[in-house]
Amino acid sequence: MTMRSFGLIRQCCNALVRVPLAREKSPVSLPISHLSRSLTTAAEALKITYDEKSEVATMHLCRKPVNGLSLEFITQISIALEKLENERSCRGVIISSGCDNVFCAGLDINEMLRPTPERLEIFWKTLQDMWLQLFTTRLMTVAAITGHCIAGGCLISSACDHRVMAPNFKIGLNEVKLGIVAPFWLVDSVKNLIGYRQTEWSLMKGHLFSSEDALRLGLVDKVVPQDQVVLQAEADMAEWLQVPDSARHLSKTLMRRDTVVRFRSGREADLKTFVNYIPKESIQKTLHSYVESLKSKK
Ligand SMILES: CCCCCCCCC/C=C/C(=O)SCCNC(=O)CCNC(=O)[C@H](O)C(C)(C)COP(=O)(O)OP(=O)(O)OC[C@H]1O[C@@H](n2cnc3c(N)ncnc32)[C@H](O)[C@@H]1OP(=O)(O)O
Repeated sequence: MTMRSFGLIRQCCNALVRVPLAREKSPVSLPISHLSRSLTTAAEALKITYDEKSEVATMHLCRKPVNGLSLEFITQISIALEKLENERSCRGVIISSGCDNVFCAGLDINEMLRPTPERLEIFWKTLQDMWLQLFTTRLMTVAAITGHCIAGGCLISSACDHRVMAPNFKIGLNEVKLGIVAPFWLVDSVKNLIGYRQTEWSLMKGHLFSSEDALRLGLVDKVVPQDQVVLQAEADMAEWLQVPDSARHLSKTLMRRDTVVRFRSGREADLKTFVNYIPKESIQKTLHSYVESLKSKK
């Protein structure tokens, strides 16, 4: 297998990103790594490899411990997606995880705890952009879900074109358990996969599906043993790439058009709702208790 890493992507991921620091009034430019709240540095958090023979890239999410989606991390993912999109030879991307038993635990909750308005706004805009990129990319996208895939994790997996999951993990939208509500565009992308009623009740309850139930409902496409997830994702990708790229992408665009149109017309209002809702004292209290409950389960 001929592998090479994308030098350009690496350069971009380590570049300066203009983000407001928590509790500061105006944005300042700092290296991403300086802002990371993770156990991993920014350079370690996202690894991209490219297999020239299969023309498939792998985006390995390694922001330990749980691939929490911080502003810096989603910025890195977004930059990497753009680079891959522009790399003419690249036809597909497999998104995998380097965190034990977790594909992605969703948004880094710290981003929503006592945030500054500036950072909160950039955070949400960047997340919206990343979702749109992933949802509409010309690349064939496969999620290799080797562990739990929760809320913002499900945002990533449901925006992909195909999903392979390991057994005995949880996947879905549990936002209500944190006192928040999933945005309509994320709800739409899940509804596109499992239908109205299953989305409605699971959203209202904050229910997380087992891998097996997710397979039955169509929230994932295959369940295979954990150590075979990536291999299966690669095999499925190869099969998908037998379809001519432009016809596949046009079909995807056709099927996703309504969701994208709704997103584009509602994204500004969605942003306003998010930045107004999250700082509310009652929401802050619920988020705080949720974080405490995560800590106290140990
Ligand atoms: C109107 C509408 C407008 C508002 C609109 C708002 C829309 C928001 C849409 C999306 C919202 C989200 O994604 S909100 C995020 C939802 N995600 C979750 O609820 C997942 C919570 N996490 C878990 O359930 C578990 O951690 C799980 C993933 C299963 C892994 O369990 P493990 O036992 O392996 O590991 P843990 O010990 O729990 O976690 C390891 C450490 O990671 C931390 N951690 C875990 N998940 C984290 C997270 N998401 N963000 C930060 N930190 C996290 C834990 O606190 C631990 O920290 P230490 O104790 O310090 O080691």
